[in-house]
Amino acid sequence: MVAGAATMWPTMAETWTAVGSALASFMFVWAMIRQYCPYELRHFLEKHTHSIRTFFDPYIRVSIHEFNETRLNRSEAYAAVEAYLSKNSSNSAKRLKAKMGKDNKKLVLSMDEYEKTTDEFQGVKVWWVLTKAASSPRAMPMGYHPEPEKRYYKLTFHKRDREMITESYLEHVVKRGKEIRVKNRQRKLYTNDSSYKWSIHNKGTWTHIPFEHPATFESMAMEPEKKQEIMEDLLTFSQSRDFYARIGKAWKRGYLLYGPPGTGKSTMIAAMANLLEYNVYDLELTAVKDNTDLRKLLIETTSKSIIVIEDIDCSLDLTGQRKKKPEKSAEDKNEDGKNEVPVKEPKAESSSKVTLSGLLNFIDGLWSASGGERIIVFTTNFVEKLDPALIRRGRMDKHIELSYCSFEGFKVLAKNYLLLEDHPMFDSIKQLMEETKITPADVAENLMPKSAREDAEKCLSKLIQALEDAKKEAAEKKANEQLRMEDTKKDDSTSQDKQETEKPLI
Ligand SMILES: Nc1ncnc2c1ncn2[C@@H]1O[C@H](COP(=O)(O)OP(=O)(O)OP(=O)(O)O)[C@@H](O)[C@H]1O
Ligand SMILES: [Mg+2]
Repeated sequence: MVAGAATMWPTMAETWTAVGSALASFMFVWAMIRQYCPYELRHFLEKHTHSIRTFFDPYIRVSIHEFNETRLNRSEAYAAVEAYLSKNSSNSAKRLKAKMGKDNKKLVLSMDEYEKTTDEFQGVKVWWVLTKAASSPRAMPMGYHPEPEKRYYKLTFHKRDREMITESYLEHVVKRGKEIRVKNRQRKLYTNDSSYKWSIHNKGTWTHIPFEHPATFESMAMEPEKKQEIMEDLLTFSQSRDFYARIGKAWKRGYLLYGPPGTGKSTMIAAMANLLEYNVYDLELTAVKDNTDLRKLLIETTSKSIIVIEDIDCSLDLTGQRKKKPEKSAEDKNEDGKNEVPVKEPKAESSSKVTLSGLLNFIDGLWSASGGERIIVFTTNFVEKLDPALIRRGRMDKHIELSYCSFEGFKVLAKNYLLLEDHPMFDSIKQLMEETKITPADVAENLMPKSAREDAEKCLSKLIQALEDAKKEAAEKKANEQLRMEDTKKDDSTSQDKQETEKPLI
């Protein structure tokens, strides 16, 4: 019985042979179906095998393609995922590719093709792979051309985590990815001034170069408390996205930097951009044709940027004539019927018609529409010349005065330029600085060694000499002023005496 039963059961080898031949037959039948079946039947069978497979498969897959349908624009989502995974995968992925990052100094790593990595979010595990779709040759008039490769990231996760992944994880990936991209980007300095050497002559648009200004708040000559306050203000602003959204205000902040020439206004803008890692848009108003062009330029600016209008008092006629100007023709009036003030024409070919109200409208309105954060900075040497409407809080939220160099400021410069923290000559410099005014630019100029023979002591002596000269000059100026005033007083009293004597006696 037992022996008979044993002969009834197939051996292992026989089982495998049977499975193999069954599979081969199935493949053969399937190949025949694919080749000879009508399209409709084939499509029907494919659709249903796919549905059956999907029904039993517990995993969901999401593809994020590199290019959109037109293949013109690289997808923002793809770039964000790439950046996110570059941080995440560099620890787990084994094949990475490197490309040049920020300032052409650092290599940025990202996953190589067909490389897989895992990620965990709120205790849920997901799988990422960078893959590409097979390219098929495309018929073109001149023959067959291979289609460019279609790369995409594929995210795989369990279907029980669907809600969490689609609602939180993907948002987290895009947000982090964007932050990483900003950190890795080569920052740019844009200008609309076509007279710049490096700008391609193209009026009404921005041209740019890499922004590589080395200024930082650490290297700025300023009172430490004031410096700290400005840095905190900037950092708080840049981290207040939710706050601005909650109070219903556009995420922007205006800074007015004012003070005499050479006190560090332009340097501070570079330090601000470096602190926040923002781009800089240097807006030359005199090169803007009219308000429409101004609007166009400003709409083109990206978020995380500082828009700078230097020497605002020279760019626009802002001396309060907005209200005083005589009646003008209809086209010179804005929508509210207010008179417009045309810009002075400082450059020969300039025919700018940007108006104060155009500028005010843009400051108030533009950013409300575009979500990202922006800072606008005006600089001026003559704050008293500006129309109060332009610099009121809400437009220019923070007014920063940059003034003559203090002893604290000098110490920062001495440390930067001469690597000196203290020196016996510092005392006389301190005394002289209390008695006379000198700009940080002049201090910096004197502390700069002009040849290898000029050591720290020589530079400090040059500064002392410059301070003494400035003191002497100020004293002479004061004495001359006094003399002039006395002369005017004398002239006044003689002319009064003369009038007295010339009076008729009756
Ligand atoms: N506060 C400062 N700290 C460090 N360096 C300074 C400071 N102020 C001026 N300098 C030095 O002086 C140079 C000129 O300064 P900057 O161009 O910033 O002055 P500014 O206030 O913008 O002048 P202007 O009103 O003429 O535009 C800078 O290159 C910098 O080296
Ligand atoms: Mg300047």
